[in-house]
Amino acid sequence: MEKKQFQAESKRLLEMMINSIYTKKEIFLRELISNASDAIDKMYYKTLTDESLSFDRDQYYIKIIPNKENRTLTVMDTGIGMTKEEMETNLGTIAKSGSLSFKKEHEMKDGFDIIGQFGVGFYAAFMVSEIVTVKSKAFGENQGYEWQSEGTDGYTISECEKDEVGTEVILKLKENTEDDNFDEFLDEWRLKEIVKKYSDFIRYPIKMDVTKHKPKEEGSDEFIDYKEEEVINSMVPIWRKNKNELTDEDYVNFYNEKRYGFDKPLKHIHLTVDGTVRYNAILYIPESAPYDYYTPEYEKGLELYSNGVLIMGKSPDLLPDYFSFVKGMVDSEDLSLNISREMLQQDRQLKFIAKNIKNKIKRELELMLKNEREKYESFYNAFGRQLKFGVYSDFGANKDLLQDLLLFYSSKEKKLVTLDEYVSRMTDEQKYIYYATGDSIERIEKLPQTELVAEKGYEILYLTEDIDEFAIKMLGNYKEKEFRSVSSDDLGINSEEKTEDQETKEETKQLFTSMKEILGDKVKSVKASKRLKSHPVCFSTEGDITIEMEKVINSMPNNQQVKAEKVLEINPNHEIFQSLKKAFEADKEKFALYTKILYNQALLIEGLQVEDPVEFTNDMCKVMV
Ligand SMILES: Nc1ncnc2c1ncn2[C@@H]1O[C@H](COP(=O)(O)OP(=O)(O)OP(=O)(O)O)[C@@H](O)[C@H]1O
Repeated sequence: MEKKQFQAESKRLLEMMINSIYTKKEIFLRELISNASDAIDKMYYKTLTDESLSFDRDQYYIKIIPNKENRTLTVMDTGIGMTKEEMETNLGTIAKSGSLSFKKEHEMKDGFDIIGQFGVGFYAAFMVSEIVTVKSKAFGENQGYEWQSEGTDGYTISECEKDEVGTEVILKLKENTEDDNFDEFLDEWRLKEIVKKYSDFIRYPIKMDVTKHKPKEEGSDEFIDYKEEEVINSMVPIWRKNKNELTDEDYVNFYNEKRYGFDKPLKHIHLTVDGTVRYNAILYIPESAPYDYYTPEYEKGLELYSNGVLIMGKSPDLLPDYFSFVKGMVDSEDLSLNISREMLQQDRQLKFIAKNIKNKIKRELELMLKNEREKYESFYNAFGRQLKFGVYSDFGANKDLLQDLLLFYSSKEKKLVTLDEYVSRMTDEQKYIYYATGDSIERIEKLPQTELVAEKGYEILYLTEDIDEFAIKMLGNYKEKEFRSVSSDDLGINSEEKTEDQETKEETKQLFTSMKEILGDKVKSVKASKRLKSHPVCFSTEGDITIEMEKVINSMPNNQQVKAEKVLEINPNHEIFQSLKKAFEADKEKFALYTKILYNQALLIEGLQVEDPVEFTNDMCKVMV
């Protein structure tokens, strides 16, 4: 039986190509410039392998020529050009990449940046053009040829006049429609912008005649336009330069040019990796958080380049969420791109790079913490919250990686300290790492619950952000030392007054039971406090949920209401206790009044709302009169 070949439905394929591969029309320019760069690279390769030839850099360039009158945009190059046959095979066949064949044929390895590989990029030109004309003269040939096509209807090839070796791709732009404005591709400013965005680091000059103004005559107020040829790309990517040649200023300039942020970066990290996956990266730790940083609108990610050509403006997979503040770029020649170059075909290389980058950022932050404490603190003020989120999220999967980057304010040092510094100052008898929570340092300083721990001389970490206690709970312990809230029922401190406490407990058992009855479900229990020294009353909590956590969880939208198990602690050594006792024995009404007032005071100390403020103020008045 006769075996029939599958016929590629070229027309349909081309239509598909033109309309569905790329998400942005402006990409066509990137593709044509990449082709031009490939063509010059091939020429360069020829001169390297043929001793009779020399490569004079000045002769090799790409030029973009917008022509508003004719509605054409030309991309010309002085590269290797195409013969008639090459036009036929490379431009006449979709998915035929002359560049890939060239690379394979010549076993080109490092040092060349051949970009083309799929044989489709050229057709992106039809996204914006009615007619595409390619005039080319191949190196070593005398005759030039012209290829022309209106898209899906096929193409023609004819002889043409062309003096210089190289190629001109002339696009007759489509008329504007309601949705698309093709005029923008004739606008010098817009063209410059697109070149900067995608092709800034093409290593040959991309030139354009740029309109400028000058006074008609010297000193005149009247201005006239004139054109001046400018190179509009930077050519040498900073990341390919040797680190030793670059100054801090160069890195800051790059940060600003790329608009990674409006601040001055705190630190840059320049990586040149030559391992299993080769890549260069420049990463920045910004000084301040962008206004939308802690909102869902913030998009993390690094710019991803393949061989100096921008593939993705923000590749989120390159950064873990907890380092989402990092800005910068990665360039690798080892990525397997998909056909539109907008995605990667497989992410093995990307994962590898992401892992390396993550470790590198962590290392840099550790070094900053160790050697540039002030800088680190300023970083931490901006992004510490994100690190704490990182500890808490993913069920604590990254807590080990992040715990040494955390800082908390210390009651003793009166500044931010690391967990390691805290633990190194712990005495043998101190069982736990103590912490207290509250809205601000000033507020925590005044918390009655801290009294016993502070009197013992133990350091207390002050947790002032809503995420803090969640992160601490997720950590559970640090260097085998458990964290303990100063409000927790067991502080692990053996109080000397233990026996006396016991007596007190017996003597006042009924009193506390009665208080609990008055307060009902509002508290888990009422007891004599061991932690209070000078203050009359406070709350402590039993169980996992603390009062601070109750506040945070209940303030979240759509969240179920949780309740901390509050224990009302009364200081038996405070004068108020005597008043309570007296009232308990002689005046039950007064006793109930005192109980309610003390309960409300404990609420206020915690920054919680008094359930009935009117009743509370009336109660206070009753005491006064
Ligand atoms: N300016 C040019 N000078 C010389 N040859 C060119 C030029 N533009 C295109 N070609 C040839 O046409 C081929 C097809 O180009 P096309 O852009 O469609 O694919 P590609 O660049 O090979 O691959 P990719 O789709 O990955 O960009 C190229 O491989 C190259 O051989």
